[in-house]
Amino acid sequence: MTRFSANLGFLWQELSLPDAIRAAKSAGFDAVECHYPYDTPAEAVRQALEETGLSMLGLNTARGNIAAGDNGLVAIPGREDEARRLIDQAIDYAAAIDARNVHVMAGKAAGDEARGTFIANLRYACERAGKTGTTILIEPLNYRDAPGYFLQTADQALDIIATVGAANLKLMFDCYHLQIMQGDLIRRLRDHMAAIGHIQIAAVPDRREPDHGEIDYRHILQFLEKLGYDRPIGAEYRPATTTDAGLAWLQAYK
Ligand SMILES: O=C(O)C(=O)CO
Repeated sequence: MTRFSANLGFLWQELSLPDAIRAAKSAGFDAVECHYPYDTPAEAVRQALEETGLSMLGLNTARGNIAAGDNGLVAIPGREDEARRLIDQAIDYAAAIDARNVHVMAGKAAGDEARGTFIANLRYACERAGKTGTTILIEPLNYRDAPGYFLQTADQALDIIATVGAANLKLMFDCYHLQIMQGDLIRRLRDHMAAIGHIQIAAVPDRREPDHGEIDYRHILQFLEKLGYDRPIGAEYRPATTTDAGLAWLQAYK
């Protein structure tokens, strides 16, 4: 049976992170993941995880100066010191709450110099993450939600993963972003399985509950089950109304 992880970057945003973890447990999720937990003391998150028995699967590196339009710093030439501070912060926070993955946000950049910066910073991240048994994830984002973002396709991510050559660097396969950018999801999931660290879902094109739109997730999740993929699938969608009112899709998998 497919298990699901509630992405608390989008679900139960009106609650504090610890209360969102409790809400995810009550709703029947098997795990949680988040985006930017840094305003919440790690101890409060750890307590909620212990109380509910849920694992936090991952978190993102902070984006930098959001008011100035930053969407991550790790591929931006000239900002290596800041990028590495954000990487350290994310790995330390992940270690404090036993989160196994850190998604490193590349930022808005393009070209060979950005690629070189991304690769050097990822080598730094992988080495540091290796000390705490953490996996680093990189995620292609679609050009509409993340204009100018450095990483836009699975092929580009796979090339970077191969070039960095670290065992703890994996692909975050977000079906929503990759359907918009490339499609061909079933074949890509099969072919890229060895490089995949985590899978996320949302309806396309509206990024709402994963029970409508152009992707048939019943089919995709059955296919993943047949492949033997048994880790929780990240539900990273924006609820159409409230999170609780939109959970019929989850009950349908129970
Ligand atoms: O949009 C996403 O999928 C992200 O993880 C960035 O917040």
